[in-house]
Amino acid sequence: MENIDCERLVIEETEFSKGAFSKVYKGSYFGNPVCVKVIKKESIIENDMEIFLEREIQVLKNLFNQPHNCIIRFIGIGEKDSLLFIVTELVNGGDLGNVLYDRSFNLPWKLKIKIAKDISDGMKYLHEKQIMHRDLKSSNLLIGKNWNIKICDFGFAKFVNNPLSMTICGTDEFMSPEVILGIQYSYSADVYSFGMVLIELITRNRLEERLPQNNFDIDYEELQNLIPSDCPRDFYELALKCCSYYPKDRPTFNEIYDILDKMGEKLSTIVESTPTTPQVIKNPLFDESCIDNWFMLSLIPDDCLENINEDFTSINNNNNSNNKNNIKNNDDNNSSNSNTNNNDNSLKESCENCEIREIDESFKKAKSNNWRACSIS
Ligand SMILES: Nc1ncnc2c1ncn2[C@@H]1O[C@H](COP(=O)(O)OP(=O)(O)OP(=O)(O)O)[C@@H](O)[C@H]1O
Repeated sequence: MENIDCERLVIEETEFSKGAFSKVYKGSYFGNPVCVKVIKKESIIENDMEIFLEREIQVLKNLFNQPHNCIIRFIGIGEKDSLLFIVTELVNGGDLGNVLYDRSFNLPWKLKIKIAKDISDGMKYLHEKQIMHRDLKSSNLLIGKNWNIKICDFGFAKFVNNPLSMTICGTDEFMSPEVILGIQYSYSADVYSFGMVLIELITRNRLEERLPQNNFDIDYEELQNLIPSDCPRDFYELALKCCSYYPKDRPTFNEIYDILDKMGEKLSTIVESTPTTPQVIKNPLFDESCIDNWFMLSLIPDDCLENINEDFTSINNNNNSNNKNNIKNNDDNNSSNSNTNNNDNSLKESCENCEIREIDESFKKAKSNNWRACSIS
């Protein structure tokens, strides 16, 4: 399954975040800053999570050829001994959940509407590609440069072919009533979760748990009390519409995007100072210009998913080797950077999705192994 060249992947020793089955590290790949989600294969097998990991990879791979500015960019997957690596672009600003509860950030309405528009833009794109996210929440929305929102975590995402067969998944607080109740659901369940994100964005508060005696509907009185008096009325109404109890009453992401676009235009003449984008993940190893102009070499063989099940079975027989030994540490990073930067043997290469880019020797090697390779601008 390996398609990231692990020799060119360097990760920091300490993770900056943790998921239920993963640790998330800052790293570099061919000298460019990346985020590396490291997953122990054993933990996936023990917890019957193979299907979700497979889907996450499948969805990311599907998005690879046509990346979207509001969706995390996939770089590739790799494997070393008992570990799997999912490598994506590194987004520095932390997640939206953190920013919303950090009162030192003054978030003007214009910015909140821009954030909402970015999320709807990414979700519109996913739905167009028949992908449901199924776990949309503020902690899965990362903040990039200039407050550009990037949707991440495709662990529960699924290509929609039969809504009837959908399982219950997601995060309670953001889940639509029909998902909680185990009723048939479809794309509009993502719209409900988006509505819950909007409520969080507007109120900078969490609603009390929704209760079975209220059919898991929102407590509108509670919500009313949390809405700031200066909230643009159409913004609040949009949030309510997205959280409509019945899926048929919810707008699509196409409609939501258009509404937010108009709202943004209406506010365009208002002068509000936008706070500086948060920098939660510091990048001492890379200067800012590196991130401005970065490009990645993403190496994904066409058959990268074919052997996934075999891999999972064979790992059961593997020895549990020491993870840290398999991962290069930061000391190597500088040399890796300079190797890439000082490489005079670059060549020009292009593919149908990319601009022409300067590519180094390692790329040539990868190409000669028949990997489909493409640079992401
Ligand atoms: N590309 C990235 N850049 C920066 N931070 C990231 C990136 N990807 C993930 N993170 C951080 O790591 C956290 C966990 O990542 P992710 O949600 O993908 O893992 P997970 O194992 O599915 O987690 P969970 O169990 O919370 O769903 C995110 O909430 C985010 O803070």
